[in-house]
Amino acid sequence: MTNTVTKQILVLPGDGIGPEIMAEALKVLRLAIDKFQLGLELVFDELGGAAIDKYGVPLADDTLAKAKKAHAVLLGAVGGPRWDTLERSIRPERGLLKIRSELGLFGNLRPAILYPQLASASSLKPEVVSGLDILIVRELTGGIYFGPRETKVLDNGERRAQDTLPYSESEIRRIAKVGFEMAMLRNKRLCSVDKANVLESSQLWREIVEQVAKDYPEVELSHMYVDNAAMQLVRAPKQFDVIVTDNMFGDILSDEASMLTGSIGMLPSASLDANGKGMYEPCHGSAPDIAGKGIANPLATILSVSMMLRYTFAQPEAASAIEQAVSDVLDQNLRTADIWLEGMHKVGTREMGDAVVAALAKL
Ligand SMILES: NC(=O)C1=CN([C@@H]2O[C@H](COP(=O)(O)OP(=O)(O)OC[C@H]3O[C@@H](n4cnc5c(N)ncnc54)[C@H](O)[C@@H]3O)[C@@H](O)[C@H]2O)C=CC1
Ligand SMILES: CC(C)CC(=O)C(=O)O
Ligand SMILES: [Mg+2]
Repeated sequence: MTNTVTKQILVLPGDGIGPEIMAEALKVLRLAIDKFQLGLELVFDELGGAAIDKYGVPLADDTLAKAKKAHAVLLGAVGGPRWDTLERSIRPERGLLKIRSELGLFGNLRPAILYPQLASASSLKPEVVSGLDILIVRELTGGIYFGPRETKVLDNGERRAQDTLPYSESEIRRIAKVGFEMAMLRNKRLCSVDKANVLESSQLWREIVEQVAKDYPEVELSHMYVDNAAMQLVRAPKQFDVIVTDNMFGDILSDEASMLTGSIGMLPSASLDANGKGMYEPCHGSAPDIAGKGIANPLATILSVSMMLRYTFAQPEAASAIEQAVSDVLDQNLRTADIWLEGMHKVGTREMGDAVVAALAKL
């Protein structure tokens, strides 16, 4: 299908391994744009530490305006030790939280899919994880990452810090709906993860999820406390279909789930607003420990490109082709260090990106 209208993607490479993995994802995206005549235009800017260095703030107003104008944002990762000692309000991560919030990207989809070729790279036994395909739906613009916080000095001179975890009914309702809608598209099972035995906000969460469930009688809803969910994810992860949970629980559980797939370098994400506009990024961070070494796994970012083409640009054919190309390079036994096993061919970031491009070109 030929698309004549040009839509914009704002590319924000970020920090650490961000620019390295983005370079590979962009090769794949550019080929997909040509091959499938997608009519997409790339614009570039900075977020996080790179933006602090260039503009003095982690998210410049002009960058935010570009993000609002674009149809989608493609992000590498932000943060790193160089900026860790800055005053908290201008740390790189604040830029990330702000862009998510300002764009209204409350629905974060984090699929944890085990490619069969990586069954032995998972931290769990192959029989426990083979065929794994779960989706974590994480609330992304509320909860403890956005609640009022403060550090104050008590009368005795000791400092006391607090963060708060607020959720309104409407915030819970809209993410619950995303969870149910996703379950309807999959195996119609939704597990809502909370800590309702302790937290007031989780009690409201559970109540609202139950209300929304009435609109989705076909979906089998269950509830699970987050501590048990963390345990069940490594005990028997295939019991889950879709998990819906709050911002911090989803952040933690998705990193845990990533290891079931072999590496956090395999986990893409989509962060969506109510109208399909999205920001796409790997679930991992800027990996300062391996930055600059050319060994980071670019597949999570490449798979995030695929999610972008599927969810924002409604190009399932191009999205599936990228997923197929990733599968093909794994069939060729190419592995970055994080998913490497004896007998496999170890490649760096660039070789992996080039291999995906070659595989996509052949399709
Ligand atoms: N969305 C974002 O931009 C995120 C940013 N961060 C930031 O990233 C920085 C580092 O945070 P960490 O807690 O170390 O988490 P991280 O996800 O950057 O790294 C955790 C571990 O996973 C490895 N890893 C991550 N991505 C990889 C990849 N593509 N290929 C191979 N190995 C990979 C790293 O080498 C490291 O050993 C911090 O400044 C943090 O705030 C953390 C998470 C998300
Ligand atoms: C700044 C953090 C909330 C980023 C993160 O860990 C994530 O979104 O996974
Ligand atoms: Mg995280």
